Amino acid sequence: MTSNREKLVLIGNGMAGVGTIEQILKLGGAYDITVFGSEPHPNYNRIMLSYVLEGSKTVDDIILNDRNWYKDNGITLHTGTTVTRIDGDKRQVIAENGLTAHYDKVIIATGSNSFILPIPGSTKEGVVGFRDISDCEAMLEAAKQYGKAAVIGGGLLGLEAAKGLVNLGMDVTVVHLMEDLMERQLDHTAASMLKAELERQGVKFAMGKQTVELTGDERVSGLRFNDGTELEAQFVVMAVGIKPNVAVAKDSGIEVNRGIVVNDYLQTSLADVYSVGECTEHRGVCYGLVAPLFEQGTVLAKYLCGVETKPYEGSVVSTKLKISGVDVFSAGEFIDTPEHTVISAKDDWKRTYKKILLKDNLIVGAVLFGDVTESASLQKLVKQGAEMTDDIYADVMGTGCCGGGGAKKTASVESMSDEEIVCGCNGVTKKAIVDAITENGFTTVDEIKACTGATRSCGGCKPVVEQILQYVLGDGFEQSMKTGICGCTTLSRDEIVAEIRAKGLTTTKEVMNVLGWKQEEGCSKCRPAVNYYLGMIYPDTHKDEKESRFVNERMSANIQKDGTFTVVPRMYGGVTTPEDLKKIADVSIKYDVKVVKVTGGQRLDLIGIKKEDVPKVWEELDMPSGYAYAKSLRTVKTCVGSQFCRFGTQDSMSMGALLERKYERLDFPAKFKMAVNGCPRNCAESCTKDIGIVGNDGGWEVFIGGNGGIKPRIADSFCKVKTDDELVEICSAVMQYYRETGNYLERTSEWVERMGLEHIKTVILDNEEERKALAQRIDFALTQVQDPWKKMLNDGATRSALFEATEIR
Ligand SMILES: Cc1cc2nc3c(=O)[nH]c(=O)nc-3n(C[C@H](O)[C@H](O)[C@H](O)COP(=O)(O)OP(=O)(O)OC[C@H]3O[C@@H](n4cnc5c(N)ncnc54)[C@H](O)[C@@H]3O)c2cc1C
Ligand SMILES: NC(=O)c1ccc[n+]([C@@H]2O[C@H](COP(=O)([O-])OP(=O)(O)OC[C@H]3O[C@@H](n4cnc5c(N)ncnc54)[C@H](O)[C@@H]3O)[C@@H](O)[C@H]2O)c1
Ligand code: SF4
Ligand code: FES
Repeated sequence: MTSNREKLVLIGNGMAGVGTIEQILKLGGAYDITVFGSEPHPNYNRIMLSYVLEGSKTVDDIILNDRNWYKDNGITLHTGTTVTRIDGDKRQVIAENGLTAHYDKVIIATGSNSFILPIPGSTKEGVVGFRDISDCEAMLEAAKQYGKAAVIGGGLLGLEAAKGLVNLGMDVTVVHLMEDLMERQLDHTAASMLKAELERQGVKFAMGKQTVELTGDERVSGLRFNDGTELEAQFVVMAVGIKPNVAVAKDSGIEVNRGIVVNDYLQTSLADVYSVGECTEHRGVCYGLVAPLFEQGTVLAKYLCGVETKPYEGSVVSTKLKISGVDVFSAGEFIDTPEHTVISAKDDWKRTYKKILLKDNLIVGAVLFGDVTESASLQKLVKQGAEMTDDIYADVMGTGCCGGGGAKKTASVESMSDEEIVCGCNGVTKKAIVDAITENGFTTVDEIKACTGATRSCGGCKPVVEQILQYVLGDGFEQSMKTGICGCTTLSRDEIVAEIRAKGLTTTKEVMNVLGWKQEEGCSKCRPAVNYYLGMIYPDTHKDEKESRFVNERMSANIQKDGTFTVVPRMYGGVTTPEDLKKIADVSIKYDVKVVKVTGGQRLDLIGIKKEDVPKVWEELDMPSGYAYAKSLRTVKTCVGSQFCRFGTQDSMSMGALLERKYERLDFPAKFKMAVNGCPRNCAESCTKDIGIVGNDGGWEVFIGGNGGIKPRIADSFCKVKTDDELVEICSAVMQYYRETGNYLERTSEWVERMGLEHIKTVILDNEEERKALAQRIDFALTQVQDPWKKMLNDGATRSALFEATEIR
């Protein structure tokens, strides 16, 4: 049956094109729609490829519109089909494989291709761009086989690719042409801070280098630069920019410059043919970020649906680098000239930088590093070209009086127009968010994300979404911000803990029943959390619910990607004996341990043990479990200290061993690491530990809240003590206070930030009675712990269920 609706053909199944189609559907546009896409996948979120590479998302996670979506909306989809030409006379779109489609209207949204430097060797095996799922898969594969990678280009893409490859364990060097990274978004100060931070995270840099050749036989083996120097690399990512994909337009006789030339209604030079996205050139500009593409799509969708619309007049762009622990933001102009008035603040200790540029007192640009809390406000102010006032200054430079900020921010949200796009990555307007809140009674950003898509990509819009939530909910906002440890309950962690205590609840099942969980059985998020809270509240009577724990904790060993396990025996303070070493060697040989690895916490990790051998290895080692799998005290790292080191003023090895013996086996909200140093030279790196201890002439200094992981944080100095007993008491009080107030899975680095260092000091240092009470409570909890390996060896049923069954779930 043929329909008499107009036929709309989309060429390019990417974010810009499909985003426009989504808007046309929302506006009720009566079209028969056909989509052609070169890639074999339905529309996915290209932005999130950085997270796929980094390992925090899978390809399935980033699909935006699955095949059912096309079916449900009556859209004919041809994936893996490249269009070659539009025949304007016959009004046909023609694909490479001979498929044709009649059209009344066509949208070209063919995006860009990676720019590959035209240098000798650039077609060798092992050289890729970073643009699509197949590039990402090539990178993941390469990381398994090769050690050294080079990323050419220190722009947004190159830096995200480099960090992803570092996370995959590669030795990565970013080769950059200029002296400053991200020179299209950052000034020299911010670029230098960014480079230092990325170096701390393991990325290497070769700056001011022009690559003239990629060397090697079939496969690349290195880079040669114009100064004659070379760099070894078995894998090369080119991230030196993009080239608008104009092939279809060009071969159809459409006017093309750098991109496909369009007017303010996105019309090309060929009648009824429109263009949106990265392939488009509007008023001489081709964009490379999604926010402008959605703005173009909004205008085009309205135009095609006959809805009144303003013309598209261009976009003001802002950027956010998606690397955890590196907060960078840039909007509008960023290099100061004599025409600008510059407002800037740099804090070398906190490693933050803020610069705002004014022209004739109008805000024309901003750069932030380290602290990007003002990014949403600044983005809006730059976009509006707002006039700088005392109020705005106080707001964005943080000099206003306490308490005013929140009100001002909701006021600024109030003044936004309904159609203003809040989430540039996903094209979500203020109205869509307000409607989602009012129509569905949403109270959290997560609910808004699931419904509208806002915040699901770079996360840069989260502060504004929160402000809208605050503006719509008014007084209800404070309440809603506290709620929900997961989707199964609206109760916060504090409320759950209070209810458990008040009502004397004793099992996770009871907690979920009595407190009205939406899902009877809970979920993988709340079950382990509630099990932990119960154990913390009733250390002597709570029966640990193994089934609520993560697999590694249930097995008391870490499962590896090939299905084998690792075993890490306890070595108090990182000190061992020749006898224990011999035992470890004998057991490793007997059970064919593939690798013995010295860990960052100074332990020996026996890797590659078969599941059925794990209990036998424990039995024959006859050493305590090192808890390398647990949310518990992992290790106390020590330096050699005063026993042997000529600088040592304190006996760090003995103190480390004492602390490890005392606190081992106890459950914490998250893993817990300590270090003890004999003097301020700090060889055992106290600054990145949950509790770091540094010896000095008069005693010890205690640091808390350090973390060296994915979100590095330098520990805060907490206090100085004179005696070993005082030190132990402080450690006990800090640990117990964290156990009692920490959210499950919250590391101390986040806990300290949330609770406030001064608050923790007040509770523990200023209040001797409370300090002693906390220390007593942890001592009591410690009397209840048992070694899990020994316990399992004596429990035949659990042992055979866990280690003889074939499946681990
Ligand atoms: C790793 C990575 C991270 C990024 N991160 C961000 C970010 O954080 N923030 C941000 O704003 N932007 C980011 N971007 C840029 C953003 O993804 C792009 O701006 C956006 O995806 C462009 O959308 P588009 O639809 O114009 O083009 P594309 O997404 O490239 O879509 C075009 C589609 O058309 C197909 N096609 C091309 N020619 C034809 C043809 N002849 N026939 C049929 N199909 C064809 C292509 O195969 C492609 O699937 C990132 C890009 C990458 C690669
Ligand atoms: N977080 C984000 O917003 C994000 C992330 C990834 C990609 N993107 C977008 O994807 C697109 C591609 O990103 P990109 O970083 O490749 O583009 P880009 O143009 O922003 O950066 C390319 C960088 O490569 C450098 N360069 C150029 N030639 C070089 C050479 N011969 N040797 C060494 N360095 C050289 C340039 O100086 C520039 O800094 C851009 O549009 C970008 O905005 C955005
Ligand atoms: S921290 Fe001080 S005492 Fe410990 S090993 Fe280093 S120099 Fe020696
Ligand atoms: S702006 Fe990137 S997720 Fe919203």
